[in-house]
Amino acid sequence: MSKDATVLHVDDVHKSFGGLAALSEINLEVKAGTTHAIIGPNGAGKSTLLNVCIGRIAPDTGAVVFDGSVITGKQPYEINQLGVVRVFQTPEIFPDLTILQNVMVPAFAKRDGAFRLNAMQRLSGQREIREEAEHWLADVGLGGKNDLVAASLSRGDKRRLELAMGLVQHPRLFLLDEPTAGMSRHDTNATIDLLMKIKERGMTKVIIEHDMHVVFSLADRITVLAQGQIIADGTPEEVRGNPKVQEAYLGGTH
Ligand SMILES: Nc1ncnc2c1ncn2[C@@H]1O[C@H](COP(=O)(O)OP(=O)(O)OP(=O)(O)O)[C@@H](O)[C@H]1O
Repeated sequence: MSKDATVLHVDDVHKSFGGLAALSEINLEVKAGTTHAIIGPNGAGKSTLLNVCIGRIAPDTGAVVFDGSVITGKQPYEINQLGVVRVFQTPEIFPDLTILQNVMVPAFAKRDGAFRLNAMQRLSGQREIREEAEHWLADVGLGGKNDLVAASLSRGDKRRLELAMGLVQHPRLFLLDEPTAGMSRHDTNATIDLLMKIKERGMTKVIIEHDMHVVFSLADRITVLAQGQIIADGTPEEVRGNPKVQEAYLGGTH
């Protein structure tokens, strides 16, 4: 895929909840290999937009195009199988499984085309999957902790685990919903380093994030939402200097 190729195209999406326009006239292009941040104050529509992109919420009008194909109307698992992987704000892990098993489950799902409830019974014979899971755990900095039960991990390590669970699926588009929410500054900086490493590999990412340090450290492009509308879209420098953005969102933080 060429560098200028559009991986994700949100085409004139509208979504209302009752009388509230959560998203209006949303047009967005995410280019291959870039990290695209979506920012905006509480209630701006960021999560709704992400949910529209992964098929959890159907837009009232408009379309989402992934890699040239319309994905609006597809089920979340179908969109996931196309390579759109989302990491949630609250880690969605299997607390009673070991961290190695947590990463093996999505690896099986990716390989077999579906989530299998009996996957765990077949773990012992699946050396390839195990090795791949170990690779990604080491990649996110959890090497050597394979047999720990996921519930026992710190909050920061749970987020790392979820990143490994996403990476093992080889995302063609990685969507990260507040990857540093609730983290200490130390864990936030470690996560920035990890996301920077992923970025250097050329993976296309969309990040929703409140922490401006994270946004300005990682984003190639920033879209700013306020009250369901895009009020700015551009490079970090363009967005930082945009008076509308300063008024609506950044306020005195920069
Ligand atoms: N299922 C729903 N039913 C009714 N209203 C909803 C629903 N989901 C979101 N909304 C409303 O839509 C608007 C946008 O919400 P959304 O969660 O997308 O914003 P956000 O930018 O992600 O906010 P935050 O940063 O607080 O997570 C808000 O006013 C919210 O109350």
